[in-house]
Amino acid sequence: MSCYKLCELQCCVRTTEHINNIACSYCYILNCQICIEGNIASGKTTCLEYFSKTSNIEVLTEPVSKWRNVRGHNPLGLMYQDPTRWGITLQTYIQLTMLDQHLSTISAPMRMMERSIYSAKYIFVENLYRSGKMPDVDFAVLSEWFEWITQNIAIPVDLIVYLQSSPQTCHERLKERCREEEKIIPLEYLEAIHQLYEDWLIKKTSFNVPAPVLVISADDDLQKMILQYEENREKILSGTNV
Ligand SMILES: Nc1ncnc2c1ncn2[C@@H]1O[C@H](COP(=O)(O)OP(=O)(O)O)[C@@H](O)[C@H]1O
Ligand SMILES: O=c1ccn([C@H]2C[C@H](O)[C@@H](COP(=O)(O)O)O2)c(=O)[nH]1
Repeated sequence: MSCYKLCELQCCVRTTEHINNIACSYCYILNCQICIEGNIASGKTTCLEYFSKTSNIEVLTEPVSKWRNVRGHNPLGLMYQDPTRWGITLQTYIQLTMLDQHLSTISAPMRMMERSIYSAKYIFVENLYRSGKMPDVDFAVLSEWFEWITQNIAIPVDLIVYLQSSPQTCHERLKERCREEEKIIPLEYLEAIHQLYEDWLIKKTSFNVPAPVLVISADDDLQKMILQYEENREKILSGTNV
C-alpha cells in the first residue's frame, strides 16, 4: 500500500498533494520508523510494551526467541558459551532477522522497533572483534555482508531513541530477568557495550549515525520512566529529537 493510500485510509485526509499523487507532510509522519536502542536489560522491551498501547503504532521487539531456537539450535546460548566459535553464527543470523524486520511490510502509520541492523554491527559485532573474541576472517566476512546490505538496500530509520543507562543498573535488571543464556554475563561485558553505545550515539566518534538521536535516561524506576515517556511522547511520535 502506498503512503498516500495509508494516509487517506487512516486519517481520511485528501490533501491537494494526494490529488496530485505526491506525498504530503502528513504522509511522511505516517511512515515513521523509530529504533529503540540501549544496553542489554536497559528497558527497551518495557518501553515498547508501554508504547504498544498507543493506537496507530506497530511495535517490533527483537526476535530473541528465534536467536534462542533456530531449527532446534540455540545460537544465543552457544555464543555466550564460546564467543570465538559461535559469535559469527549468532551475528550472521541476527543480521538476517534484523534485516527481515526492517523490510517487513509496515502495518501501522508508525513503527517502533527494538534495536536495528546498525547496532547489531556497530555494537555487538564490534565488541566481539575488539575483545579479541572474533577472528579477523569472521569479522571481515560479516563486514562485507553488512556493507553490501546497507549500500544496496534502503533501510529507513527516522529517529533513534537511546535509553541511556548505567552498566550497573543493567546488570541488576539482567540478574532480575534471569534469562538462562545471560547468567554468565559479567559487569565488564555491559561496560564494554555501554562504551560502544556512547561512542556511537553520544560522542558520534565511531560509526555513522543513521538518524537523529533522542536520549532518554533510563536508570529511573518504572513510574519515573513512564513520566519521561510521556514528556517525550510528542517528539517520539513525530519522529524528531527537537
Ligand atoms: N525502569 C525500570 N526499573 C526497574 N526494572 C525495570 C525497569 N525497566 C525494565 N525493568 C526490568 O528489567 C528487566 C529488563 O528489562 P527489559 O525491558 O527486558 O530490557 P531490554 O529489553 O532492554 O533487554 C526486566 O525484568 C524488566 O521488568
Ligand atoms: O546483535 C546482537 C543483539 C543482541 N544480542 C544479545 C544481547 C542479549 O543477550 C540478547 C537480547 O538483547 P536485549 O538487550 O535483552 O534485548 O541478545 C547479541 O548478542 N547481539
